[in-house]
Amino acid sequence: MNDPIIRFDNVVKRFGDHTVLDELNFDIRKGEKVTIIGPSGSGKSTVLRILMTLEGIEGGVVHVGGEPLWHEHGPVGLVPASQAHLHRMRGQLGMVFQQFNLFPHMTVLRNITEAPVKVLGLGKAEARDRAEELLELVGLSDHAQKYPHQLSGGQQQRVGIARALAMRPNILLFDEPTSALDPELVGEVLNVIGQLSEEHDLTMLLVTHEMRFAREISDRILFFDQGRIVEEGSPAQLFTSPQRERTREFLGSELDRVLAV
Ligand SMILES: Nc1ncnc2c1ncn2[C@@H]1O[C@H](COP(=O)(O)OP(=O)(O)OP(=O)(O)O)[C@@H](O)[C@H]1O
Repeated sequence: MNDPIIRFDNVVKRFGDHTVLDELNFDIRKGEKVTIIGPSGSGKSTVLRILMTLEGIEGGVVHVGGEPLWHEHGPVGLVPASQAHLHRMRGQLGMVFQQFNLFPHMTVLRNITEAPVKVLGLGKAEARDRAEELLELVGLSDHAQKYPHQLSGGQQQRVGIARALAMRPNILLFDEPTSALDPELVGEVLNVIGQLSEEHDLTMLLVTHEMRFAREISDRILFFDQGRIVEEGSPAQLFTSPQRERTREFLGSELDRVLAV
């Protein structure tokens, strides 16, 4: 549990002249479950999108599994990564998106088998066996032949989780996986994520506004504000005795939000 599997080393991310990540540093160890919390616009999703190679960086180095993600080793130091390097590195990570992002014209089963067959070159029968196991894991064995529009949002998101797992990533990223769901469907998705977290050796990095859930499943919480980590610690430390005024303010407003629902 000691090697950092993810390392952000002075990472800078800008959109035009807006600096979203400002020399960001953090490590995540293999097998750790870490949640990023923080106000809207603080750069939480950007961290995940950089790891999924959906957004580039303007400064610093991101390491995944001990190798630079956005760079390669050249003869005299690091050089920008080639597409082949990015493609290879991306295979270590899977992501569950806020809006599920399922293919609407494909059955549930095909949504899960498509990438393993096309990207990993798995045989169709093997991909189907893997998908069926994962559908059982997320409690959707009876829905394999349905299309996404025939499922509830919670069921679609559980397919999204199975689809990410089908690529056998070492690291699973969750970008606000329940925020597009009706409140009564949130629990079933959190249960699946909680079960995964208990039963699998996956490294998990989550962005969520579900504070109670973050508290239950995380080994560590990172509190972000304006592209920097203001405070980090175990859920017990951060939620019961936050050290920084900014953290207390944020947690207070989140509590108000929860009580207002
Ligand atoms: N493609 C983009 N082009 C321009 N600005 C962007 C882009 N993506 C994100 N941003 C800006 O970067 C900042 C950080 O966005 P990000 O989505 O990472 O925040 P967040 O902390 O995840 O917020 P939320 O909780 O609302 O999802 C925001 O100000 C956002 O408007």
